[in-house]
Amino acid sequence: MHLQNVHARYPTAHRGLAGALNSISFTVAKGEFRWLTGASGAGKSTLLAVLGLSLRPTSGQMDILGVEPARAKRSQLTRLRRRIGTIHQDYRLLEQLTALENVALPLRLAGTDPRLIARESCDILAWLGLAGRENAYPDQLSGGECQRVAIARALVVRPDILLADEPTNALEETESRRLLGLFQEICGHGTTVIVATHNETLLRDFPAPSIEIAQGRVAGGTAPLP
Ligand SMILES: Nc1ncnc2c1ncn2[C@@H]1O[C@H](COP(=O)(O)OP(=O)(O)OP(=O)(O)O)[C@@H](O)[C@H]1O
Repeated sequence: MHLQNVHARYPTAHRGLAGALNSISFTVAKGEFRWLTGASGAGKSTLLAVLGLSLRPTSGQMDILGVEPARAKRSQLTRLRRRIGTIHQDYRLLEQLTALENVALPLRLAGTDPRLIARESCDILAWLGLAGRENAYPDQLSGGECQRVAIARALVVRPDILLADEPTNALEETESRRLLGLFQEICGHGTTVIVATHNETLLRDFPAPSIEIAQGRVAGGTAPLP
């Protein structure tokens, strides 16, 4: 993915206020991992919303998986969105669906063979320690369980890009480490992974290049590891 001078602001922002993102430029190659760091309110979630195609930049150029979203047709954008998995900070599970149905939803939307849907969804839930919780509704799950369902839903489609916003904030330390191990593994299979975090322990224990955001701008970051 490549961003060049991307600006974005929320439609609700008052005229005259500074944009939420200002002149963001960076490149992340296929299969690379990036931490996204920065203080609260810096613009990390906003940047993930832009990368996940839920917030349109007001200006600038963007290339996501070889597609320029600003020039893409609606059908092309729909296909592109399906190649991007997002783990939202607030999980965004559908309350009227069970854990299993939430995870199965993106596979259904992608037209996956129904025989595969249940198996793949159950497998990923089991990997995340949720075997036996498949039929629970979000309001019957703990915060950590909801977070794991949201992780499962993002991963089940085997996305080409994974965007994760504080994906470990409701997880135990062991679970967090296991998840980071999985993220690194899927990078090895070609998925580009971007993870926003404040978790200093994870940043220390899983050294990787980072993009640092401050006040809506790229304020720094570390060079890619050799
Ligand atoms: N839906 C929204 N509508 C309008 N403004 C928003 C919206 N979401 C975030 N903002 C504003 O955009 C700016 C960047 O917020 P953002 O959530 O991207 O920061 P963040 O770095 O992800 O923070 P945190 O670490 O606390 O999640 C802030 O000024 C915030 O108030």
